[in-house]
Amino acid sequence: MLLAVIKQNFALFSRIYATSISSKSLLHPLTKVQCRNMRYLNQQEAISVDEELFNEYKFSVDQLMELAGLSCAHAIADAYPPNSLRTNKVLICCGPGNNGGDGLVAARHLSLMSYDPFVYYPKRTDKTDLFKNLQHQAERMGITVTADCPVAARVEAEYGLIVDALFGFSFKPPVRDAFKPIMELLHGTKLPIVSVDIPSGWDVEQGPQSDCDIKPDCLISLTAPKLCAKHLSNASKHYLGGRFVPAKLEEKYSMALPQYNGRDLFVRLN
Ligand SMILES: [K+]
Repeated sequence: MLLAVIKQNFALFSRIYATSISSKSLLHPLTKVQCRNMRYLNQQEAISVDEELFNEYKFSVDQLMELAGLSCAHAIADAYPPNSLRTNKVLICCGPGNNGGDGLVAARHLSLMSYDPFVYYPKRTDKTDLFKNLQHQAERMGITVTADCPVAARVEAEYGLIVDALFGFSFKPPVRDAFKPIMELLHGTKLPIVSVDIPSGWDVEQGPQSDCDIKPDCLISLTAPKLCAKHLSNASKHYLGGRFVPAKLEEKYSMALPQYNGRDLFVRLN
């Protein structure tokens, strides 16, 4: 009798477990999205899309930056769950433009998701309150923001992941002197690098310029991938984030973006 009850409960448990596994994989498919017609934008198209979002659709920079940075944090959590890293300490390198702003936003969201971010932000923008506020918010949430270039040996010893939010689609090579030390650190590191929108130092259309250019382990393209993403190694992970493109704008630029799943903020492309 006792044996029969145990057998019955075991069968019931197995069915519930199997159902929960399959419904989880329905909600979060691990498959990568194949998107044969997706277009990779050139630099001018990326700039024009950006201008249309602000001027025609009247989005504010803050709005889109928050969504872009949030999608980066979610894609990072998908690609590198905290327990898969040697340590949950993440070095986030932020540049002087909006790509750096995405990095500051991502730092804040990562800190809410069991990561321990540390921000290197050498050239701060005082043009608007936006960047002052992003820095203030990060610091008030206990995140260190420093202008001092981190020491390579300490980064290797203390961190698990590096986020490259130095330059995005407005970058024109070559890298100016002020950023050479951090670019050398990124080139020499053995830690995985996640690049936001463009691997910093790469030409936005032509990709890497020399053997000294960084080799990201993961790229998170925002809005739509730019041409340089075609030069990623096959081993690199590739995500698309920035789920805010109005259908008419997508159509105008023939972007043919992949379908986002349910409520997801990112799509894994490779
Ligand atoms: K970048």
